[in-house]
Amino acid sequence: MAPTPSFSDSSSLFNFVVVEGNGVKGLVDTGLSEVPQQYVQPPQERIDKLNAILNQNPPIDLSKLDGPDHDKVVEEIAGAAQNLGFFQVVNHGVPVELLESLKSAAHKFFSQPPEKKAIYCKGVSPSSLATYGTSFAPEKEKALEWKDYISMIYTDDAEALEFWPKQCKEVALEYVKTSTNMVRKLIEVLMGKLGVTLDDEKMDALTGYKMINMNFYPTCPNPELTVGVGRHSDLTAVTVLLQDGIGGLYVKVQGNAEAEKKSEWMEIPPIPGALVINIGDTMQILSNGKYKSAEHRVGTTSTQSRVSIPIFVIPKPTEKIKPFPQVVERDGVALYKEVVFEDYMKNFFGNAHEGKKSLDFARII
Ligand SMILES: O=C(O)CCC(=O)C(=O)O
Ligand SMILES: [Fe+2]
Repeated sequence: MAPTPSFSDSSSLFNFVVVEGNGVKGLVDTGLSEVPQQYVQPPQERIDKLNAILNQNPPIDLSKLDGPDHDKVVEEIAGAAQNLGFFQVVNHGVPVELLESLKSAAHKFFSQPPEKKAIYCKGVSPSSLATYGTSFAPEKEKALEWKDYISMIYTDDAEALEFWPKQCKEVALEYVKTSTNMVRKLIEVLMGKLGVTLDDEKMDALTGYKMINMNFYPTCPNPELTVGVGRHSDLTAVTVLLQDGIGGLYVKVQGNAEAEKKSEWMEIPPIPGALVINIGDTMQILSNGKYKSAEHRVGTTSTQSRVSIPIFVIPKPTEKIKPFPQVVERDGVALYKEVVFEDYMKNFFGNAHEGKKSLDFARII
């Protein structure tokens, strides 16, 4: 175990964790028994695990899209996208053994000594296609997130194999490839319910860019005070998420002012072999608000470190995104303006997580 560093002031802790790339994992490995002040969330951001409701919706069987239950499955997918913005899927085309290999690869990457991971830190990483870091926007956050990550951008196979870390590149590439067909089907179903047909070129423009993250949430001595990820929506069209068996992912169930129903948090329980799908801001914009990006967050635990592996499916950076004209015509009003996706992305990554505030960047009304 590394000698316990003395963090005489908050900047020395920040340096150790963020700048030197030791991450939260490095901090935990010093043997600390209490979380440092920088990780203590304000009371309103802490997760009330005992009062969360448990999502009991069965996973959607995607193989049934090709059989007599097609219409029913389409309704299930579109219904979930309009309401919760979250659902789970099975028979998704990603081999179940690959899911296991992905989780092992994530543990393998993060169990390396800090200096091996720090070579991928922003600013020093040999390529912008692989970035290691901790928390979401450490320079901007009031309280840091209890999470380290490696983020890999997919451009093509050759670049993935050249620049992604060797501990995880092959499985991560296989994950991207084996999930592509499912992503395409899901987008087609969602578009179909909007009355929109995408040709191959438009489909590629809206979903052609992918970012695969491996998130690592070390054990935490004070889970009640911290978050793994704070409240946010993803910037994606859709996100495909593999979570391990530990749990801790919560999604916000919108309240209803008329029925005086308050917003609540619902836990998305791990289901072996399933993948979690969530709707992101891009889909909310394209659909003029019919589909809702899901506000979600992640807790921490004191017993086991957790990994999760999302694929963020996003438009090409140069693509202009706005609500589909057919939908606006029907709705009579556009809720979002046209934005170049790269600008949306810069705004998203340039600010701390703050619920669904990211959507304000494109909001008209
Ligand atoms: O760890 C999880 O379950 C979710 C992570 C997440 O929301 C994200 O990386 O955007
Ligand atoms: Fe997320």
